[in-house]
Amino acid sequence: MIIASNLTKRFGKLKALDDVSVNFMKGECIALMGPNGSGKTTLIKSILGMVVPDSGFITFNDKNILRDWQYRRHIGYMPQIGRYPENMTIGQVIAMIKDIRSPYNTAFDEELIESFGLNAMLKKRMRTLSGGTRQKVSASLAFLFNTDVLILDEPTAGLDPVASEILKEKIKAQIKKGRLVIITSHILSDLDELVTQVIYMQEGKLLFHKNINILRNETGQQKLARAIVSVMHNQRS
Ligand SMILES: Nc1ncnc2c1ncn2[C@@H]1O[C@H](COP(=O)(O)OP(=O)(O)OP(=O)(O)O)[C@@H](O)[C@H]1O
Repeated sequence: MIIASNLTKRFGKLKALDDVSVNFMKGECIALMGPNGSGKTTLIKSILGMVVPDSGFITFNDKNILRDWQYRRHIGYMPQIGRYPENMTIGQVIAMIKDIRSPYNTAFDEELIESFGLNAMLKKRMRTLSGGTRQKVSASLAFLFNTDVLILDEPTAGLDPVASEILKEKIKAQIKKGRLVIITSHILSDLDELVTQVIYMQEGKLLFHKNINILRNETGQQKLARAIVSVMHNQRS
């Protein structure tokens, strides 16, 4: 569905992506992992067309994304830090994004708006929101358009435990529907019950891309955090 081939992206002397090649297939939930600054967000932004790689290319359903920007209508994106016009209300932001994404996305999924209780806060201005509520708005917008692909950058960061569970159930439901979910998180316990594939990046390079069951069998560890530690330990020794 999404294929990245030999992506390299430099910011000055720093190689944020260093010859990264990776496939993302329908029906998978992929954990994009790695230390701070390893290139995860740069890879996500390259897929979204927000960062243009210096070399390499990305195809979405076999079309090069540089020549066909309309692929973006198939993607719901939750950024690590959502930035919105601060004077607008939650209701206005939701209406604005709906307006921007129509006429392609008209069947709205408002379940998260409802379950996060945002309906009661539609008149609140963005600048007055807590970090967690802002995250709830970002999550609601990402899932609003029933897209085939969901890209979620640190989705549960800052959410309270109840909201975090609501979001995880929502992600599970998307995987059941055969959608592609790409998710970065440093809260590995959140990923344990969700992911089918693990990609690990380090210093801009893709260190490994493994099926979760293979990773668990190879390491003898059921918990993702322990399995990752085990792989990293074996790579060093
Ligand atoms: N616009 C930019 N200009 C300059 N450097 C950048 C830019 N965007 C990213 N970088 C650098 O590229 C490297 C990779 O950043 P990136 O945000 O992709 O990392 P990450 O793996 O998502 O990190 P984190 O886990 O902290 O979110 C970092 O060293 C970062 O400082």
